[in-house]
Amino acid sequence: MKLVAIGRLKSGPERELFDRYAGRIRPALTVTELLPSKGSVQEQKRRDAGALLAACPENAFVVALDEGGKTHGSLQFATLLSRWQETGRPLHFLIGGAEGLDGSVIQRADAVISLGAMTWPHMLVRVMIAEQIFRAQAINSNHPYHKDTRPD
Ligand SMILES: C[S@@+](CC[C@H](N)C(=O)[O-])C[C@H]1O[C@@H](n2cnc3c(N)ncnc32)[C@H](O)[C@@H]1O
Repeated sequence: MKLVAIGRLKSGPERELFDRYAGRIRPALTVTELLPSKGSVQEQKRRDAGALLAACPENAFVVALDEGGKTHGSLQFATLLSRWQETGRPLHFLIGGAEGLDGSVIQRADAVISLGAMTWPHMLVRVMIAEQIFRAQAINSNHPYHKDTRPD
């Protein structure tokens, strides 16, 4: 499983949190960091998109993270994650840069997911998706990390 993101996650609290969750994910969540591109907003988006898509093999199952994507509860995400893994295709989660994801990435993506309608900085998005992947795996293996105690 791979996370492909524009920008670097420097050492600090976000990095520590990301490493904590990513280290619990099986198979390992590897990270490819891409340099943010320069130019006008449209150029940056287009160049970032080229770099993000070039980092994904043709057979990758691409999951784009975007505010405009679908929101899922953690149980639903757990079901989706196991379905995506069952495809046997290498799973790639893509996170955009400062200007967001270009339409070409959204079009290529096999799924577009949102972590809510608010815009989060890329370093928090990395932490949140790593935690949700770990939580999804805990749900799928009946590990007590996830406690579903809300009333029906
Ligand atoms: C700082 S945000 C970019 C914001 C940009 N202005 C836009 O309109 O998309 C950087 C990246 O974090 C991810 N991101 C931020 N908020 C998100 C959310 N609520 N759900 C899913 N991904 C999000 C997206 O991949 C986005 O491209």
